[in-house]
Amino acid sequence: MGRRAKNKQTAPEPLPIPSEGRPKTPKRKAEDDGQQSSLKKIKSSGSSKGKEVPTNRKKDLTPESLGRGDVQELDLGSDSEPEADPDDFDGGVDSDSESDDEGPITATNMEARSRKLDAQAARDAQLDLGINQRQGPTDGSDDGDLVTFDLPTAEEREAEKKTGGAELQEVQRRIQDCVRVLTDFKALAAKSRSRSEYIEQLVSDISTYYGYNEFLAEKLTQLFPIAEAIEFFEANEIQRPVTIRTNTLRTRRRDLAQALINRGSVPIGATPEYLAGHYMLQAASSFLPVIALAPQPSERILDMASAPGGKTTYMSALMQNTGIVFANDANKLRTKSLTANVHRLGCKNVVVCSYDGREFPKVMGGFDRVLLDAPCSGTGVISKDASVKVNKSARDFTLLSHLQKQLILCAIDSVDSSSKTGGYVVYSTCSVTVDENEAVIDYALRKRPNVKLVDTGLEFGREGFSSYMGKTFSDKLSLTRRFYPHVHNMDGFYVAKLKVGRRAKNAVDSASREVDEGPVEVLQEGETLPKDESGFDEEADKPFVEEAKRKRMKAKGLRVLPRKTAVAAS
Ligand SMILES: C[S@@+](CC[C@H](N)C(=O)[O-])C[C@H]1O[C@@H](n2cnc3c(N)ncnc32)[C@H](O)[C@@H]1O
Repeated sequence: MGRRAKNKQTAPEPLPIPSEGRPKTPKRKAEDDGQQSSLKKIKSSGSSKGKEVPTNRKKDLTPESLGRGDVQELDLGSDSEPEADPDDFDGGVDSDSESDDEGPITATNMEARSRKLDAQAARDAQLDLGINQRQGPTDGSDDGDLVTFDLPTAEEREAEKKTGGAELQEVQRRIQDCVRVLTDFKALAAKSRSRSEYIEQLVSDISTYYGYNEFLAEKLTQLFPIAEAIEFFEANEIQRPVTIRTNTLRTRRRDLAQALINRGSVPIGATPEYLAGHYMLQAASSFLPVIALAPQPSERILDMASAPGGKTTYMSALMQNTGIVFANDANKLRTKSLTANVHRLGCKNVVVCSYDGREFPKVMGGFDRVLLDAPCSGTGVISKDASVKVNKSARDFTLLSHLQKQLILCAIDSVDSSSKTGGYVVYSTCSVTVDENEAVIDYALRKRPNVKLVDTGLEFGREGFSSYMGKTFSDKLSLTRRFYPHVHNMDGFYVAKLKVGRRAKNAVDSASREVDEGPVEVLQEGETLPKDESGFDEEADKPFVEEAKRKRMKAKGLRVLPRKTAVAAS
């Protein structure tokens, strides 16, 4: 595949990376200052964790590598802030663990880490300069040294595959070139090549370079303008800042800050203060759904999928140990860490239970507020669990979305619509895909006309999609909020808040039928089986129904067609 220099070409614009979309350098002011005041942060390095990361990416070559935006001053937040947990878990992904290559983060090694991040930022800046030089002059003059890019042909791609793929450096260069062409297609594309050919090459290169399966690389790329997608993938290679939440049931922020500073080099997850329940290690993003739910003292709350309890214990603290929080999780094993956290943090208004969320409100109902922090694919927390890059298929998203739809109806139906103080459901995931977020909320709005979307009360975050890839959702979806690692320097997250109004009597009857039928399956993380198909949209349900049929046939020992053949036949 050739590359030729082409002099004297009119200068293209610099690579149009949206400023909002750029990870922050240590010196860059946070885009969303709103988050700064309400979170407790400790400087952390941007190095990857001890876990093996399935990526081919050469970190020293990448534009936004380690640490951008990760430096945070030690700031232990305010007393009214949310709380964290070392075991906090999001959709099968341990979203709040804290280890990294450089050992534990301590109050004394923060400064050294900060310096390292500054050095990295300088290297990044040089690389940015390189990108701009490759794009030619930016002042409108025509005397640049623009390098044009010959997209490999199908044959060349095949040949490249046979020889084991291109060098990573070449792949990286091609990503930059594809982005450049795609952002000014008319001017820069080869006349004989289509946009989709460039996109195909780009997705394939992203998959190679960052270590994603092609399905997920494409799905995630589609979420953003092309240049921003690269920012997202880059941010997934960087750890988010470690955040802790003062447990106001046990201590005050100022006292905790002083105690931790005095500790010096003790790992933040093993201090006497930690063991005594003075704080939780908790991802910043996981504060958000609780802030949106805003539980009030003396209320009756359901946390439908609660283990290991990061959000439960935060709610308990906000309610000052009054009222009652039912902390439910379908996974019995996980309720052990939930119970341990509830005890450690001194939460006395929490009752732990273990039901499939789809059994509510049959088990109990009449809640003032319900939090559904749903099981999800974890595409927002790839920096914490890189296995998501390769272990998620289209089928996983179909099954998850279906489970989430079932759960949200049950969450809505568990609310006391005549609650004097509440009547709200908050739905959240640590995933950025539309199937698990807007599609679920839109579905709930269609199925429950007595429910409406309301403002989350969160002062930052991007608006949810009202339409996406040909699908149109309710306009009100713009009231929901999306959070991204490359924009907000926190895990990818989604938050929606619903107000539940009264329903007509016959609507209640049909709703309970909708969720009562069929066996309740015991779930594995990230995996679910159908419980009830009767109440779902045919189109959305098709793959799911097929899958259920396959399972039933298999269980009966019948021969099952391979999935692709079955789909083609149907
Ligand atoms: C995102 S995690 C919850 C994290 C928790 N809210 C916290 O802040 O610590 C999702 C949880 O859903 C649970 N889960 C999966 N399927 C469920 C179901 N059908 N009903 C209730 N919980 C379920 C999983 O066991 C997992 O603990």
